[in-house]
Amino acid sequence: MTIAPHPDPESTRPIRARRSVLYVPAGHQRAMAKSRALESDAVIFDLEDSVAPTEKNAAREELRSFLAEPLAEGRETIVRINALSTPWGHEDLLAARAVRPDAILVPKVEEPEDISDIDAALDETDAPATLRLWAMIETPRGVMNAGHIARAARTPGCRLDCLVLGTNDLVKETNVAPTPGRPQLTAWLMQVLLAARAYGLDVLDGVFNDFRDAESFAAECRDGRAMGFDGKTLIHPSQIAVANDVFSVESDALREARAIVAAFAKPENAGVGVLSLDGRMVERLHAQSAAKLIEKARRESRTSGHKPDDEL
Ligand SMILES: CC(C)(COP(=O)(O)OP(=O)(O)OC[C@H]1O[C@@H](n2cnc3c(N)ncnc32)[C@H](O)[C@@H]1OP(=O)(O)O)[C@@H](O)C(=O)NCCC(=O)NCCSC(=O)C[C@H](O)C(=O)O
Ligand SMILES: [Mg+2]
Repeated sequence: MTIAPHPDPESTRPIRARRSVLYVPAGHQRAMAKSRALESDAVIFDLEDSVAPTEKNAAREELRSFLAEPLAEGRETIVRINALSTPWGHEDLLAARAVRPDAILVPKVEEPEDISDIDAALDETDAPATLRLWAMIETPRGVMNAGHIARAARTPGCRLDCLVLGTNDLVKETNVAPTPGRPQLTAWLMQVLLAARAYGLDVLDGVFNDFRDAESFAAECRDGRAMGFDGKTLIHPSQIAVANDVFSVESDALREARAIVAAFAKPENAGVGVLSLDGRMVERLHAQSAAKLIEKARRESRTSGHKPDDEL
């Protein structure tokens, strides 16, 4: 019997490795060129906060010409646009659509309509259904409405696929102190995580600005992993290897997942809902999570060559 890898049977969202997701300012030619050879699972080409207002037009053109040659197969390409309410939003959306990314990242999402408006605008351009939307949650209203925003993913045709924390904007908007361990932010991060999980979305932790402080960065990655994030958004190439390491499927977990799937696949267990494996109770819900984990590990090995065990 086959085990469906996704916990939500209605979902058609593919399982992805999103351990390391690097922002690259569109228009920064050297950084864009460098991004091709890096081992981040995904790259977000940014037209928003890392591009000065006077440079927006030039950045769009740079992006168009750079992505005429796509990134290597298996690495997700995302374009972050300016909000539709800004003078650049609509042009950004058209430019993003034209470069055929895997997803468009919408900043400062505060209401489900911020997503449905973009969906409608994309439909008008006959954008394919495979083009996904990622939503940045980075304002007080965004956090408070995270559940409503994530729920939009249940609307037929909605492209929403992933929530992304914007901790810099959140700190700015709330005035909390960005201290190590993020005690003041943790409740909000977990609220967004819960919203994503409630509707089967991926969710990524915010950036760590002090890119020369490798030790504190690794600690924040471990915290994010323990909180349940799928990966971390990054600002510098030096952060990729650590994020890949911390957010990878662990060998022990992979072995256990394989054992669970194999146990339920035995003919004698075809009609069984619960069984005993090495002295532990396992149910079919564990088998679904296990199948998802196995697929995730397979994806991880495609982008970074990191193999959680020899059998991949
Ligand atoms: C932070 C930086 C401005 C630092 O740049 P720099 O001082 O040039 O770094 P290095 O000299 O150490 O760079 C070494 C080489 O690496 C390349 N590089 C640097 N950053 C990147 C990158 N992100 N992607 C690809 N390549 C990169 C440099 O070009 C050097 O190579 P070479 O030129 O060949 O010598 C810079 O790292 C940077 O701009 N980072 C990204 C900033 C960004 O995109 N910010 C916006 C997103 S963060 C955010 O807004 C999150 C959210 O919205 C929130 O609210 O929290
Ligand atoms: Mg931001």
